[in-house]
Amino acid sequence: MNRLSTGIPRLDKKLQGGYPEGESILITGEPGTGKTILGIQFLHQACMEGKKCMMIATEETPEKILLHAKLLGFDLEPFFKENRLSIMRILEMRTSYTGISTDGSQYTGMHMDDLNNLTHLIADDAEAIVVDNIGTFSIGTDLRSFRDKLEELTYFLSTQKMTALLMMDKTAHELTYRISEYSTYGTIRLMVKENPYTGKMERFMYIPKMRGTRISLDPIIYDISDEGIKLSTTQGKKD
Ligand SMILES: Nc1ncnc2c1ncn2[C@@H]1O[C@H](COP(=O)(O)OP(=O)(O)OP(=O)(O)O)[C@@H](O)[C@H]1O
Repeated sequence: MNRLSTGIPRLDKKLQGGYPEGESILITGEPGTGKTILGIQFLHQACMEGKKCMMIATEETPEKILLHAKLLGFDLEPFFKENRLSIMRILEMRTSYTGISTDGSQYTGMHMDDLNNLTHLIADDAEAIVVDNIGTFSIGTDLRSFRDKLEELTYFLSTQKMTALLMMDKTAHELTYRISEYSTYGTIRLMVKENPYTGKMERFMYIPKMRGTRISLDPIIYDISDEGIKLSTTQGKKD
């Protein structure tokens, strides 16, 4: 199985080389757990490897995403300027939307709580995609319909050989969360909780599912610093 680097060496090792190519991986976690940063590192690495990349953002402007990436040492701006990375922000999710493409043009008129419409926004030649945050599309939609549309989206991405990280925060309904875990190829959960060995609040990553990949279910401690996300060598235990 071909894989795309996560942009985080230790995580690549845990995933036998990276995210499975052409598959959709769900990244879940509370706000501030590092979902966007995980996405930035994936896209930066893919851009460095010459892949065409795309980010669809529901919460941040392209300018803020580029700024945050730069502050962490992942300069996406050259790729953005060369049109190897496009960043599209989707606004006004519940009624209609305005999507702003990298050249400044706008898309309007589609009902963006319909996940299907996302496929129309994805560039034909995109190889690495981040959707941050897919939970937004579940608002006002019944669970059955959200699941069907998510499955259609992941099927589309798979047939196009597009590797995608689909971020979902904890504001989504618990069942939406569960359904999404079933409908995607793999799941990575990010959380902050007390480490029982140290008594300190720490960042934990769990990989409960990654089809076609030998994974360990042990919690992985990670940190966010000026260099982005790094995985600890210890696994939830004291040194
Ligand atoms: N240079 C840094 N050093 C340490 N921590 C940092 C640094 N830069 C960012 N962070 C941490 O990363 C967090 C933001 O990460 P990120 O935006 O990826 O989270 P998220 O899960 O996407 O959140 P949301 O759901 O709100 O978008 C900040 O709350 C901060 O704690």
